[in-house]
Order: sequence, then C-alpha cells, then structure tokens
Amino acid sequence: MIAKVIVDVPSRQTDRPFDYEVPAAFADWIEVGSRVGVPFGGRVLQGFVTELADTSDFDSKRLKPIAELLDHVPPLLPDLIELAKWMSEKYCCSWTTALQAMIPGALKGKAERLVCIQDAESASEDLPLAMTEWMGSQLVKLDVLLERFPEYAKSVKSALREGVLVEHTKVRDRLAIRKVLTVYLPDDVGKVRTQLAALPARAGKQREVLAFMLERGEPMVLQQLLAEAGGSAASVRSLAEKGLLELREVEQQRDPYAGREFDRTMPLALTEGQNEVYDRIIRAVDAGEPKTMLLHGVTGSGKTEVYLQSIQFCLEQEKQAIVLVPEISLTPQMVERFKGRFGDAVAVLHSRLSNGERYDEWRKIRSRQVQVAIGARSAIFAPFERIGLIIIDEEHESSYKQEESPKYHARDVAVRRARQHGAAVVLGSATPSLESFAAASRPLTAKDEGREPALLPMPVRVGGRPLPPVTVIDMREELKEGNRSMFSRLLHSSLADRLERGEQSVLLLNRRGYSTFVMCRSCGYTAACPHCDISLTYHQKSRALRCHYCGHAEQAPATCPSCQSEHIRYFGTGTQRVEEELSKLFPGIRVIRMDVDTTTEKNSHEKLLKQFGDRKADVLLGTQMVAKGLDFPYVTLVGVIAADTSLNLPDFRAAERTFQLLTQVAGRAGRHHLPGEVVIQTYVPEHYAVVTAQQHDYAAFVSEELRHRSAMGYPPYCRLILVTMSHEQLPLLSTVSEGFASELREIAENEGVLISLSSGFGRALEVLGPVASPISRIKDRYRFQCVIKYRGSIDASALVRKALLPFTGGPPQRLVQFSIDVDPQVIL
Ligand SMILES: Nc1ncnc2c1ncn2[C@@H]1O[C@H](COP(=O)(O)OP(=O)(O)OP(=O)(O)O)[C@@H](O)[C@H]1O
Ligand SMILES: [Zn+2]
Ligand SMILES: [Zn+2]
Repeated sequence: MIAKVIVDVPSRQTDRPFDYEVPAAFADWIEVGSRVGVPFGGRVLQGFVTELADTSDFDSKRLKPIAELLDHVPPLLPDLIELAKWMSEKYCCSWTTALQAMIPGALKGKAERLVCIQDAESASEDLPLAMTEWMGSQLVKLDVLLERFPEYAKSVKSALREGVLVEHTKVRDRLAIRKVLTVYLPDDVGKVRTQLAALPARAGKQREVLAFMLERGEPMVLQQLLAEAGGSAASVRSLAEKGLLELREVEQQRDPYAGREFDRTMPLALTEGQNEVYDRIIRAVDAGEPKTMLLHGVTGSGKTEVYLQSIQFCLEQEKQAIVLVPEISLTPQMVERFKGRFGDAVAVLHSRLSNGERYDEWRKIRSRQVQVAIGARSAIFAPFERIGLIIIDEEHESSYKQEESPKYHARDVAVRRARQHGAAVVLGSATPSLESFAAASRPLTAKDEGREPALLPMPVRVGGRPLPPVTVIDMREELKEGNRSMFSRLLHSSLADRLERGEQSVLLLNRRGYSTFVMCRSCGYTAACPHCDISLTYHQKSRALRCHYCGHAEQAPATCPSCQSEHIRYFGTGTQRVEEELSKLFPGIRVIRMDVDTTTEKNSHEKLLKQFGDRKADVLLGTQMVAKGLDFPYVTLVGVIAADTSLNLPDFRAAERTFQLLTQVAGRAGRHHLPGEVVIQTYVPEHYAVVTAQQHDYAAFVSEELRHRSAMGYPPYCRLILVTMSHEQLPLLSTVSEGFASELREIAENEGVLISLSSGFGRALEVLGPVASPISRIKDRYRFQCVIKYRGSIDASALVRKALLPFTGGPPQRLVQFSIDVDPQVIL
C-alpha cells in the first residue's frame, strides 16, 4: 500500500503529497488524516496522509517507508484534509500550513535528533571515555550531548560521519505537562505568625510577602503572588529556606471547568419572533442540505436562546454542532449558557487555555464524548464527523479573520465545511457585516425557486422591551460653553444619577486614536522605531518604549532627544486617564477598568466581568471589550466617551466599524426590567454612522454605506486581495513588485478579465499598484503592496498563485517575501 503524505515544510516547492510505502505493521492503522513521521531530506518530519493508493506513479521499490505512526486515532478526518486543500488554494498558502491550523498546538510535532553508539570498539578509540561511559547504550539527544561535551563537537561530527555514532530522528509532540511553582504556608501557621514578628526590619520584602500569604490563607502560584504582593522571587526563596513558606511544583489543572457547577437551564418558551426563526433553522437542519442563513436580531432579541434550542434539535438528530463566538465574548456568561443547557456535552476551545487544556478539550471532540464545540475562530475545525449546524455569533466581528497565515475567514470556511456535511450555517448579529447582509438579501432568482430567503429578522427585544433612547452630544458645543472636561454635562449628571440609585454604567472609550505615545510639546518630536515606520508605544509599567511590530524596546527618555526640552510627555492609555478623571469627579466611585493592561493575565477578563456582574463596581470602563455580548440587568447607562476616533481611520470599513461598535455598546443598556439610556459624545454628530446608530436604524445605515461602497468600488461590490511584498533593499523590491504586477496583469489579460470595475456589470479585475504600504517599513524591510479588486466569477486566487510562480525559488537572500491576504479586513 502507498500513502500520499503532505510533509510539514511550508515552502511552495514541496507543497504536494509525496508517496511513501506503508509498512505492514501500520497497514491496519493508517487512514486518510493519520499523522506520520516520514524520512525527508535526511530527517524525519511530521506529515499527514492525504490519500491511500495501491500503486504509485514512481518506482515503488525506491519509495521510502513511513517511519512512525504518531497516533492510533488519526487527528484529522478526510473532510478536513480536503478542506485544507481548498484553503490552500483560496488563501494562497501551502497545504501544510492549512493542516497545521486545524490541529491543537500540542500535536505540532518537532523533530528531535537522537544519537547512540553503533560501534562500541571504534567509539572507545575516537571518543573520550567520559562520553562513551555517559552515553552507554542509550539514545541521547544530540543537542544535550553537545551541550555536555562542547569541546568534542568535532569528534562527534566525525563519529557520525564514520558511522561510529548513528542518528535517529523522532517526531515529538510539544505537549508537556505544565508544572507551576506554587507557594504554600507550612502546616504550623502559628509558628509562622510568631516568626513574622521576629523578622528583622531590613527584611521588609520578606515581611510583606509573608503577611500577604497569611492574610490570604491559601496556596498561591508564585508568579501571581509576586505580582500581587510585590516581592521578589529571592525573598520567597529565603522564606522557604527558613521554613516559613514551602515551594512546590504543582501540575496544572487540565479541565478548565473541572469542579465548576453549572446550573442546568431548561428551554424557555420562545417568543413569536424567536419561534419563526427557530422553525426555519430546524427545517434546514432537518433537510440535511447545506444552507446559510443570516439571523439579524437586534441587541437583546434573544438570539442565544434560539441558538440553544436549534442545537438541541440538531443533537436529537444525532448530529453535532459548532458555535463560533469572538474570542473576547467567550466570557463565563457565554460558556455558562451552553454548559448550563448541555452540560458535559460541550467542549470549550479558546486561546486562554493552556496547550494541554486545549488538547484535552479537542480530544473530547475527536473521541465523540461531546457533541457541541464552542470556541473562537479555529473551533471551525472541530473534528466532528456529522455536523448538522454551525452557528457564528456576532458574525460581523473582524476577529473571525486570521491575520497570520493561513489568512482564512472562519465565516467562509464554515460555509465550505457546511457544504461538505450538508449542514446549516446560522450567521447571527445585531449589526451584520455588509458582505453577509448583501449576500442574504440578494433577490431570489429563478434558480432559487422554492427556496426560502436566507434572511431571518428578529427586530424586537424579548418582552417587547424598547431599545434604549440614545442622546448624541456635540462636544464642540460643550467646549464653547466652557466645559473642558472629557465628560459632557449630560453624561456627568447621568453618571451621578446611577451612583445615587445604585445602578451600573458601562463606559466605552474607543481606544484607537487614543494610543499611548511620546511627544515633545516644544518641538513636536515623537519617538519612532528605528527599524519600522511606526511610532513607539509607551508602557507605563516598565517605563519603556516598545515597537508593536518588531519588539524593539528602549528606555523612555527624560528629555527630548531632538531639542533637549523637558516638556516631553507620555500619554498613558486613554482608559487610565478616564479612570483618574472619574475618581476626581466622583470620589469613592468603584471603577473596573478593562483594557489590554488589565486583561493580560489568564482569566483576568472573566474575573473582572464577574466582579461587575456581582455589582462590586459602579462603572465598567473599557475599550471595545466592553461592547460585546454582556447581559447585566443593572446596567442602565451606557456612555461613549468619543465616538469618532474610529471614523478617522484610513480604512474603507471605518464607518461600518463605528456603527457596529456604537450599536453593540448601546445594546448593553436596559436589557432587563430596568429601562436604559445611552449617551454618545462626538465631534461629528452629523456623520451618518452616528445618526443611524442613534436611531437604531440598521437599514438606513446600510443603504447610505452601500452608496459609498458602490461609488468607491469596495466590497460588497467587489472582492479584494492584498499582496504585500517586502525586502531589505528598496531597488530590488521595487523591480520585483513591478514585475509581479505586470505578470498578474498579463495573466488576467489573457483570461479576458482585465477590465475596469467601473465598466458596469460582468466579470472584471483591476490591479492597483504597486505602491508603498501604509506602514512602509517593518523590521528593516521595506514594504510595497498591490490591491486586486475583482467582481464576478473569477478565481482570482488562482491567478495570483500563477503570477507568483516566477518569483519563487532563487537564492534566499534575494527573495522578496510575498504575503497574500485574500478578503483582507484591514488594508495596512
Ligand atoms: N423566550 C424568552 N423568554 C424569556 N426571556 C428570554 C427569552 N429569550 C431570551 N430571553 C432573555 O433575554 C435576554 C437577552 O437575550 P440574549 O442575550 O440571547 O440576546 P441577544 O440577541 O443575544 O443579544 P446581543 O446581540 O445583545 O448579545 C437574556 O437575558 C435571555 O435570557
Ligand atoms: Zn523636542
Ligand atoms: Zn519596530
């Protein structure tokens, strides 16, 4: 038997299956989707079996055998292998890159080089005694051996060449049991207390740490203790030496939800609106034919309950369901709703899980222990065998697009996967993306006869609750009337009201545009990265300036490097400034701040939300993170500090993003018995994104926005591919990018599709550029880009792949790097 194997070398030249012989011992085990170790270029590399065949086109006697079978149950299924192939074509990446995206990190094998002594007699002559004794007859890792005997590297090398030592390679899973250093109090706490008093005054740090542990009274992970108590690892160690604390390695908990009780919930009686939508969904699930539907339900219309009951139906049909939610809204609230309804039938996949945890959740899916997978983007690859329903909540979210290769969009992958399984796809949102809305509201043609329209509207909130009234405040007017604060008078008095009544408020600061940077007030100098064309970001904690693209870091200067002035200012995060202002205006106000700074630690996001849900704070202040999916009954006020920062971005989706953000955050208010109110502060109150958000008028926004998109030639009127090219040498880059663009134009010309998009209907493709990218240099590499716009049934990815051919291969130092982004979310 022959196996065709895709080997894990992500280069264009090797991006095809290679034939291997299947040894008899593996014959019963190997399937399409099996992970194997195969000899390749003198090493053993990981690969996936894409096909089994009886014969090979090559001389089968010369085929090498598969060296290792890495799992008994293949991690991938034939449909995923095929899906990866499709992804590699559509997103112009290698097949193996797409396959790697589908398996948990724990399974991403690394080849390990091991050596052992083959010829003991020669070894005793050629190698030092210390080495041969140390090695014995064991297999030893090559790098460990060299580390131990660095002075004998040469002898090892020649021994390998002479066959005195032989090399074996093995594919090792990256999975390792995670152990963390944890600090314990000794059993005799009384003794610790007395000793604490006896610690000398100069051991201040130790006293603090010990006092903190006593107060806390339970074991703590070392890192966390240091972060919270502010001591150093050295102080903990010396306390441990004195026997006042104990340090132990503790295996990290693998089931992230182990031991947590979830209250079981029963299906609610659906409202009329929910019921209609539910009916349509289950009919599609029942039909077992692929179908994509757009559930356009206003905030608080009860979309989640519809999802839950549709999944219930799907499970009763003995099919499985995948639920995608944006990473950020994968909150305990969301997880609770699904665990509460389906209990142990749910696997949860998100990026805050450790490698091991994620692997275990994934295995529950693969081994059919669970029937529902809920997770962020990559959960779309959950290895279920019979998918009946795929739900994508908040389908408009840009986080469904992966920004690194494979640059796939989970929505498009979902539609493709549903086609393989005959599954229904439900895209849900209060503010659908223009692409989805346009696709779903496409007028039915004769071909669709008998089909139901794909748009499922839920225009009212559960219980007929009104959407909250929105007041737009023109901040220019505030300034004219002498109010220089960042809070308008209305927002100020509304906040005061809530404090008085014991209700809660959500404050959104649109973070973009409020970035943290350094500027000289005297000369206007801003600190820029020496390797990239971008300003450095100030990090308050470490007082360092950092580049987000290359990681360059430097000490923040005290005086301006350009004019020596002392008027150099560091602008901290916007949210910090708002927080300070809040405590000035309302002494004693309890604020929970949620932004990149406060949510870096594992689970911090959920902890903060839990505190807020338990009403331990008056205000939840944050960036985009606070806008999504939250459902708290006591939130009656939502304030947007500055609506327009995201409107000014040079991005054709700027208005859409702003409208979505405003609508979503407004939707957090008044979702239960208490009525809500929204205040939006802006400098452009007349902008249609603001006006239509104020009126909760999605339709009006869409028709205005579509007019702009049509005039400018942007999606959904066409599709885009962004090709970014980079190289250290500008002249070479310029030549190659010109060459690529003309190659592509020529290919399109030959296909008869190189036609201006403004020429009306039909198939058309334009190549814009090359021009310098908006960020023209990253990590000392210059960047050029081409934007390809096309319309109609054109396989533009195929044209791009073809145009790339002359530019692959050649000496590596001369190679211009190409990065292809199909359906880009951001054109930077
Ligand atoms: N049929 C029903 N009967 C009673 N309450 C319901 C019903 N359906 C949903 N609810 C409740 O209404 C509230 C809002 O529902 P849900 O959070 O699902 O809205 P949503 O449409 O997902 O909103 P958003 O898009 O803002 O997240 C929830 O508290 C939910 O429990
Ligand atoms: Zn200066
Ligand atoms: Zn940089």
